[in-house]
Formats: sequence, C-alpha cells, structure tokens
Amino acid sequence: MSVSIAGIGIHPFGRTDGVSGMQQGVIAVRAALRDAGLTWDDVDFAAGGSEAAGNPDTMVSALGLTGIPFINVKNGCATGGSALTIAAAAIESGQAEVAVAVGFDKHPRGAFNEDPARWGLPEWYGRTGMMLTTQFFAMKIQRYMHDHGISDAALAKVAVKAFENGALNENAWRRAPLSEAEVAGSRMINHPLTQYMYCSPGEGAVALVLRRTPEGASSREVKLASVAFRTRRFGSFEVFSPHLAAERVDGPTVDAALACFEAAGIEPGDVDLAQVQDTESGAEIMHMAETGLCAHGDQEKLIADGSTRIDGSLPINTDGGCLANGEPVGASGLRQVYENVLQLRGDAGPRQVPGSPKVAFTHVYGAPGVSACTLLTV
Ligand SMILES: CC(=O)SCCNC(=O)CCNC(=O)[C@H](O)C(C)(C)COP(=O)(O)OP(=O)(O)OC[C@H]1O[C@@H](n2cnc3c(N)ncnc32)[C@H](O)[C@@H]1OP(=O)(O)O
Repeated sequence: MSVSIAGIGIHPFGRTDGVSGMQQGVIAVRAALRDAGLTWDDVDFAAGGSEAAGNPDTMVSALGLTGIPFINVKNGCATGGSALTIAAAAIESGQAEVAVAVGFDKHPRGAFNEDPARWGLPEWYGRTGMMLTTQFFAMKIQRYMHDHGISDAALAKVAVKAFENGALNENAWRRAPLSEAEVAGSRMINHPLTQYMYCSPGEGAVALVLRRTPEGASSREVKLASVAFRTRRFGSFEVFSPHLAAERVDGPTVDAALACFEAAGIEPGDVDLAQVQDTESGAEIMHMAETGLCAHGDQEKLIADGSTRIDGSLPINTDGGCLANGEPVGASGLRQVYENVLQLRGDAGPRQVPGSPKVAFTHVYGAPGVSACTLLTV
C-alpha cells in the first residue's frame, strides 16, 4: 500500500464527567491533526464510528464545515478497524490524499447485556440469565482450553500482564497492578472467567491521520503495509449450530489475519509486537493462535515464560489492551493502531518494546463475528 499514518491522537480511556463521546472524538481528531502538522482544511476524506455515542459525521460542526465526504461506520468492536479500512481505501483508490479515521464511544457500567437477535445470534444465547457477551466469551474459551490444554493460570497471567502494562500507560484506565491470586480470586462471572479477566465497558476516543506516502519519506514514517477485514463464514463458532453444520470452520479472525499477512507479503514470524482483541483474558489467548502468531496450545508456554511481556520475544497488548483500557467499542481498534505507531516511532516511553521494532500487527474482533487486522512497518 502507499498509505502512511501521519498523525495519531487520543482522548484518555476510562470514565469522564460531562465529556460526551462525540467531544472525545473531536479532541482525538484535533490531537491527530496537530501530530501530523496538518489542519482540518487539509483533510479530504473521513470515516468514523461509535456504537453508542452518535454519528461521527456530525463532528464536522466542531471541526469545520468544509464539505468533505465523511462516512459513518458502525461495526461492533471492529468499528474503528472498519473506519481505517475505508479511509485507507479512499487514499489507495486516488479519491483522497489525506484522510481521517476516528473511533469513539461512551458506555455506562453494565452496557453489554444485549438482545441476541440484535447480533444475529441464536436465541438460546442469554437464556440462562447470564449476560450475553460474557457468556459467549466464556463458552468459547471453555471449549478452546479443553481442546488445546490451556490452564486457568494462563487466563490469570494474561490479566496480570495487562494491568502491569496499563500501569505504564498514562492514557489507560486501570493502572493498578493486580496479582495472579487477586485476578483468579475475583468474583466468578462466567466460568472459567472471573471479573478482572473481563474488560469493563468504558469511554475513550482515537483518531488517525492517513496520507499518501510521500516520495522520499523519512525512515520514521510509519507505513500501513496492509489492512484486512472479514465477517464470519457458515460453520464458524459464531454461527455454529448442530442443526446447521456438521463441522466447525475457521472464524473471521483466521480469515482476516491470513488476508492481512498475504497482502503485506509479511510472515507472522516477522512480527515484532502485536495488539490483539482481549475483551477477556481468553480472547487474547485464542487470538494469538488464530492470527498465526503462534501454534494452538503454544500460548500456555509463551505466557508462562514471559514471552508475551513487553521485554519478551512476542510482546502482546503492550498498552494494557482492553483489560486495562476498558472497551469503548468504537475506539478500541484504533487504540491498538495508536499504540503500534508509538512503538514503531520509538515513542512509547516506559513501555517501549526494546530493539527498535519494525513490524507491528493489530487484530480487533467484534461480536458476533467480524475481524479487522492491520500491519504497520517502518
Ligand atoms: C467482541 C467484543 O468485545 S463485544 C463487547 C464486549 N464487552 C463486554 O462484554 C464487557 C465485559 N465486561 C462486563 O460486561 C463487565 O465488566 C462485567 C459483567 C464483567 C462486570 O460488571 P460490573 O460488576 O458492572 O463491573 P465493572 O467492570 O463495570 O467494574 C465495576 C467496578 O469494579 C472495579 N474494577 C473492575 N475492574 C477492575 C480492575 N481491573 N482493577 C480494579 N478495580 C476494578 C472498579 O471499582 C469498578 O468500578 P469503576 O468502573 O467505577 O472503576
């Protein structure tokens, strides 16, 4: 691709008093433009999304009524990744030279007790009285642990790492480290997942300024090597029912990751750091293998020996992920890209991955089965 990330901006994640989701988005866009050394007048295309905080195109009233195309995107947790896909395509197709992708949201406590029908899921989800999303993720990791020999301790260790990394991130919400015993001993939500293994619904915003990669770009220019987006296929876990399909097929994460690596001509083994969707601890574990970053079952050892820590051989969720940042659905996918840009620029401060990383991967998964991945390089 010939697209670079020229600017990044963030509104800190967590809970705010009196700042709307939309205002947080505006703050993030202004910060990204400042970072790129550009103004809203330089932008000729924008795409953005929020699940619950309004239509992003209305933010032009605050940013400037310049008349540019602004596409509203709503795609579950993959909303930010989808906005980025659209903005990048606008540049690739020659429609735009500079484009903005923005994601923001504002969820109150207890935000995700959803109606299964709204997500196209079978109506038996939620029948037990448990929350739809927490039940969905618990069932998925329960089966995965059985199939691939993952222990309860690995689930707790993922959360411990997330809060350790969050403690080093001034924009994160949960910044107090927790011990393995505290994570494992917190309230059981849906077996095998305890409260601190789940992210909390929250608030936050991230914006990216994309531009056509200039001739003779500096070696610090962060390039978007590829971006790929896929929905679920018939027979995947998300739509699996004994009445419909005899065998399970790969989910959208596998398909999106494969497409992303193929398009960039990069192998998973070349990745220096990755941010993967961690709505709960088990999701990080499953997504490590579904994206091709390791073999199924190898996560147990990689987590136990510290390989996924910031100073390990495969750093994962270096900014604390959803667990430490909370999950404002529209913003999460772009938060991952924000973190990777910081890391590739060498600007991640106390959580900088050592050894000047050159290739960074993101993966975001949205219920009930949409995934978006990116590869960034310097
Ligand atoms: C594909 C997708 O991702 S779809 C989107 C899916 N997202 C989800 O499903 C979200 C999953 N999480 C949840 O639904 C909820 O967090 C639950 C059900 C697990 C727990 O709900 P609640 O009991 O309301 O707890 P909640 O997470 O809001 O936290 C409540 C309190 O616990 C404490 N707490 C929670 N996590 C932590 C932590 N890591 N460290 C310290 N305190 C914590 C805090 O005091 C917090 O209050 P605060 O929000 O004012 O800081």
